[in-house]
Formats: sequence, structure tokens, C-alpha cells
Amino acid sequence: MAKPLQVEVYNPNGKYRVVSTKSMPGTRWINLLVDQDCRLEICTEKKTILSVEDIISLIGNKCDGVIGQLTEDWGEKLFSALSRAGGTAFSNMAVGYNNVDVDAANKHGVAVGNTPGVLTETTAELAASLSLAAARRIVEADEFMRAGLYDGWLPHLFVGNLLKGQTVGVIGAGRIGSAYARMMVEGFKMNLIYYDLYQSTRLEKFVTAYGQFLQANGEQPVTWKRASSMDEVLREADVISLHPVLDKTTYHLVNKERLAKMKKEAILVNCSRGPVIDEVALVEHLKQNPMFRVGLDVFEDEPYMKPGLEKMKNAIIVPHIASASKWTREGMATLAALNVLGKIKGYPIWGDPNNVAPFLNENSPPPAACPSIVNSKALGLPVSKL
Ligand SMILES: NC(=O)C1=CN([C@@H]2O[C@H](COP(=O)(O)OP(=O)(O)OC[C@H]3O[C@@H](n4cnc5c(N)ncnc54)[C@H](O)[C@@H]3O)[C@@H](O)[C@H]2O)C=CC1
Ligand SMILES: O=C(O)C(=O)CO
Repeated sequence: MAKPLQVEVYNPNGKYRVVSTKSMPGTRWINLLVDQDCRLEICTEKKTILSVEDIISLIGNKCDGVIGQLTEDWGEKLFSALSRAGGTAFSNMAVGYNNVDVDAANKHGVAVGNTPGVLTETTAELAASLSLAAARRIVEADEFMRAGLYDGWLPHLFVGNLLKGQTVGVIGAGRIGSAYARMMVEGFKMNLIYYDLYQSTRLEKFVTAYGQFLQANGEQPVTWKRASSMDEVLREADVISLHPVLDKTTYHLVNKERLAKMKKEAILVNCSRGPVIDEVALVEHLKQNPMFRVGLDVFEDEPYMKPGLEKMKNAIIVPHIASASKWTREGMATLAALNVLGKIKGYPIWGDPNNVAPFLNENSPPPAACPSIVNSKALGLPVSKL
């Protein structure tokens, strides 16, 4: 028989058994569960990605809910194991839930939580950082300094792109895409072109108002355009950032043909999910177009990269850290725990997953609601009137 995975147990005599497949930042989430009569078991095994079998062994024979991670494959096997153990609640510690088979969860009557909102600005800030780092070749220049190659200022040394007055393109102007667009428009006075299935009226109003403000101050106004196709963004933008959800409509959204439509000196940033880009085609495009640059936080086969990407000087690559600020990660842990706790306690679903601030105030108890359950309608769960 396989050795049981190591766990840390809080409140051993608690009425409800909740499992967290990973240790998560902060202590508020732990206290919230323990104070509400949960026995919490946190897996402390030194293995980055747990297998389905590992998680089945953590669930055991009696488990009310699980807090899991985006690296785990939450499908039929795990939801049936959770439901057999009496569980009705699962939450990803992430806003994206492409690792979750929601139909399987529905079949077993398990609520699926996610953590929107708390990571919007943090993730947008990383996309902005990658955009700047790519435009100004910061990683290449840093490597050059550390290699002791700097022997004096030169007119051609690490010349990059000026963002001011250029066009930023956003594909997927939801919470994070809109926050990124605002940063680039307001911070660097870039014009905006965006593509989304839905109109982002708030974003459009923001850019219009900012353009009027600039004009009133004697400066060149910024402009916006909602593109009628994604290709329009690819053709016109100088910096393009990808922020859609990953689903069948966005798998390999950026492929060989689409890369060829982009400007030769464009910058492409991806802080959404790796499979949104065909990474093999991207490596080839980077090889053929040395002035084209990318900033990548996510990869097609995480944690691996497609061969050759690691050698490309025109690629900046970071390990899926876009939501990694202390405040955000602690908040994600809190929201994930409250999704699971709320379902176990029979609380209704919070009415506006875009406004999760009341759950994050450390100085007051959170509302008696589940912050964000993606399959609440399918399960017929009631909506909070708070
Ligand atoms: N790298 C990281 O650490 C992080 C990655 N993410 C990823 O970012 C994604 C977006 O997060 P939010 O902005 O909070 O979600 P959101 O739901 O507010 O925004 C997604 C937007 O994509 C649009 N969209 C969907 N299909 C599309 C298509 N085919 N073409 C164009 N637009 C399309 C939607 O209409 C929506 O406006 C998450 O699903 C997650 O995968 C989120 C947080 C951190
Ligand atoms: O929340 C997500 O979807 C992430 O990728 C990690 O923050």
C-alpha cells in the first residue's frame, strides 16, 4: 500500500473535514475554517504537482470539501471520489478553472469555486511589467551587465521601443484585460484597440474621459477602438496582451498564421493560459523575427517549455507568477476557503463575483455567502440578498 501523504492538521475534532492540497499564504483562511468547526488538513508533501491518485488518497472516506490548485486535474475521478466521501464543495485557488471539468462536478452535485477580482490588478501589473521589460529589453541588458560586458555608453546599446503614442492591443478585455488596458493607456499614453466577444463600455468610457483630460491639458489625446475581429488587433497594435479565458474557442488563438499578421517589431504578452498560443509556432516566429518580442508568464505544457524557447533572447519568460503579490495570494486563499466553507454551511452565493472586497476586509467577519461558485446556476444554488 502507498505511504499516506504528509498532512498538517488543524482543529482535529472539527465537525467538517476540509482538505487543502497545498499550503497557502496567510493564516486568515485557516482561522476562518477552524472558527467554523472545520477540521482542516493541509497537504505538506514536497511534491509540486499532486496526481489524481494522490488527491484521492487525501480525500479518503469522509471529506466535506477540498481546496485545490490549478495544476491539478479535477475531473470525473476526483469529483466522484469527493462525492463518495460525502463532499459537496471544491474551490480552485485561482480565477481560471480550465483544469476543472465542470460537467463532472455538476453530475456529482459538487460546487466549483474560483477566486475572481482579488488578482485583477496584480496580474495586470505583471502583464504591464512584461510589456515594459520587452519594450526596453531589460532582461537582455541585465544579463549583459552581469556578464561584465558593459564597457561604456553607446548610441546603439539596447535600443528598444517607445510606448508613448503607440497602440496597445488587448485580446479579452474582461477584468484583467481591462485593468491592463487602463494601465497602459493612462501610464504610457498609448492608444487602445481591443477585441472581446462583449463590449467593454466601462473601458471605453475611461479612455474617452482620459483622452478629454489630456486634450484639456494641451496634450495629444489617447483613442480607443473596439475591433470587429482579432486580426484587426494583430495588424494594428504594437503591443498585444492576451487575457481571455482558456476554452475551446481560445485554444491556439495565436497560431502561425496569426503571428504572421503581427508587425515585425511587435510585442506579444501572455498572462492568460499557455495553450492560447501555439508555442511551437511562436518559437519559430521568434527565430525568424529577431525584432519581435514576447513576455510569457504561462506555457503550453507547464511546467515545460517547447524546445528552443529558453534560448531565445527576444523572449522574457517567468514561471506563472502573475498573481504573486502577498495581498493577492492571501486573498485568493481566503476566497477559496470561503467558497468551500460557504457551501458546507449552506450559505447562498454572493451576487457579484466582480466585487469580492467585503470578503477581504480583515477587520470584519466575511459575509455569510460563497464568494464565487461557477456552477451555481447548474446546481440551482440560491443567490445571496446581502
Ligand atoms: N497568469 C496568471 O497567473 C493568471 C492568469 N489568469 C487567466 O486570465 C483569465 C482571465 O481572467 P479574468 O480577466 O478575471 O476573466 P474575465 O472572465 O473577466 O475575462 C475574460 C474575458 O475573455 C473574453 N473572451 C472569452 N472568449 C474569448 C474569445 N474567444 N476571444 C476574445 N475574448 C474572449 C470574455 O468575454 C471576457 O471578457 C483567467 O481565466 C485565467 O486563465 C488569471 C489570473 C492570473
Ligand atoms: O488565478 C489564476 O487563474 C492563475 O493563473 C493564478 O493566479
